[in-house]
Amino acid sequence: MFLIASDHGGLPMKELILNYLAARGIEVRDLGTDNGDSVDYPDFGEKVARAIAKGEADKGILVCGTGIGMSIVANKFPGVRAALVWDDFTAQMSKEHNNANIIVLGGRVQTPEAACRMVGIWLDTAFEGGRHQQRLDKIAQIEQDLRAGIL
Ligand SMILES: O=C(CO)[C@H](O)[C@H](O)[C@H](O)COP(=O)(O)O
Repeated sequence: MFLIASDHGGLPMKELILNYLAARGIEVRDLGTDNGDSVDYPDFGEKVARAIAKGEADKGILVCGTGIGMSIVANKFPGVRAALVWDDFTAQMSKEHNNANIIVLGGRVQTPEAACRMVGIWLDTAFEGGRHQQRLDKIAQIEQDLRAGIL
């Protein structure tokens, strides 16, 4: 399953991304927010990241004002690799090298055109594996150690 969520700061951009995905025939489940009222980004970042950590979804998009808050929240969850991207190159690398399962965007930072392009690049790029998998394995090991209380 493919999920998307935003706070009020990311809502206008999320709506444009939803249109972009619909035009490409890509199904995505929107977990809110759905109006412009002020909300707290952890509540929405958590929904997407938790579903991925639990294996209920395989990828997601998060949008807040800068993308920073959503990134901080999402990366608390084991198995989540949330990448805050800011141009085409970082969008490509976020998949090719980091196999990011969440792309994070700043609704008050990027233009909607650039954001949709970055989402497209992230979706269309393949993970390269090899030495990059070795690095992801090390991240997974850190998560395991932390879960076991090893600091
Ligand atoms: O950008 C953010 C911080 O990382 C958040 O996503 C919020 O969008 C932002 O902080 C909201 O600010 P507001 O003044 O409450 O609209």
